[in-house]
Amino acid sequence: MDQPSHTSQRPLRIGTRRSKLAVVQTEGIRDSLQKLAPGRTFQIEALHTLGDKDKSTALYSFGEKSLWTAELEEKLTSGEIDVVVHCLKDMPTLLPDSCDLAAIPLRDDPRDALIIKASLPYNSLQDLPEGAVIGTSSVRRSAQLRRLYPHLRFANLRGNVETRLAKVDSPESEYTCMIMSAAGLERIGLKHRINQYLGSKDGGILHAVGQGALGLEIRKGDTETQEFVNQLGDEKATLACLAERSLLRTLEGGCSVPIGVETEWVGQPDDHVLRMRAIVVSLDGTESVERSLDAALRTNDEATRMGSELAAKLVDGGAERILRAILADRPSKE
Ligand SMILES: NCc1[nH]cc(CCC(=O)O)c1CC(=O)O
Repeated sequence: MDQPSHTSQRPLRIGTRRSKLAVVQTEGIRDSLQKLAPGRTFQIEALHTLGDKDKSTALYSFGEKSLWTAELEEKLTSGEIDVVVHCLKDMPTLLPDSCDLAAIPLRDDPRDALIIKASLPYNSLQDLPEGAVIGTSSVRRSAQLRRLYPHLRFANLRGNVETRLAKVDSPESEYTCMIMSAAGLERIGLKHRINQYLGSKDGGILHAVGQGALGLEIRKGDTETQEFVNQLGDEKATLACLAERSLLRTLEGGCSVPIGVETEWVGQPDDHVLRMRAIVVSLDGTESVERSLDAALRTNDEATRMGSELAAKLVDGGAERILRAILADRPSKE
């Protein structure tokens, strides 16, 4: 039987987490979709996920990051919602069988950024004195920083962006500064608080896989939604992010292991050459392996291949031993 003609105009239900950042991002995607389909109705459902609720456990002891995504994926699978808007870096590299990554839109600044306590006079990582305390719960950030700045100290800092900033600024807190993604800070109107943008060219640390990008996830087989949201996909962001995700998948690391990455399109635009560098660091920063690779990319398969090739180079350089030592040290998931 033919689908009734009004199906394409059914309201599109968009799910996301309930944090300010998630809601702002989702409203942006909703507005872009609305421009593509002016007559259609969109509903946003913002969910309080398990990952938002537990603020006491260090991030790395959660194991995989599916705690941010699992409940939304259940609602997607059961048909309660049609699209989930995720921060791509919070999406595990393997999705449930019932779900697909339908589009990666234009990526915002993927770099990490440093914010210093409002009352202090410093402006960069290089300015920070011996013993200064960096607030971060990310082992990727702390391991890379320990390697480059062994005189700094680290303390866990959890909660949504506004909570973290308030903790850092509080005169009673031990934090000298914090590190968060530039994209996240800019999206919620905190760009003016960024003291330094970090990356291979300044500060020396590499960002998380998928950082600064969004991922639009749909129910597998929902071709109508697939085709609709795919119009927001950006080719360069998609190829770079798929290469990064393939690297992470091949190294079998979730977001909670110290793997940093940076991708950049080099040469003439027509060359389509992606340069990807990546680093794996031991938690204490004393051991690391860093490699890079250039590859001409036009297809998703080529991007995936590039990620696994760079992973293989890292493994050849000793990355696997570093990662195994970290995994062996973790509390079991039981
Ligand atoms: N780990 C949490 C998380 N997931 C996505 C973002 C920000 C948005 C992004 O970088 O994609 C953040 C906060 C941060 O790391 O600063």
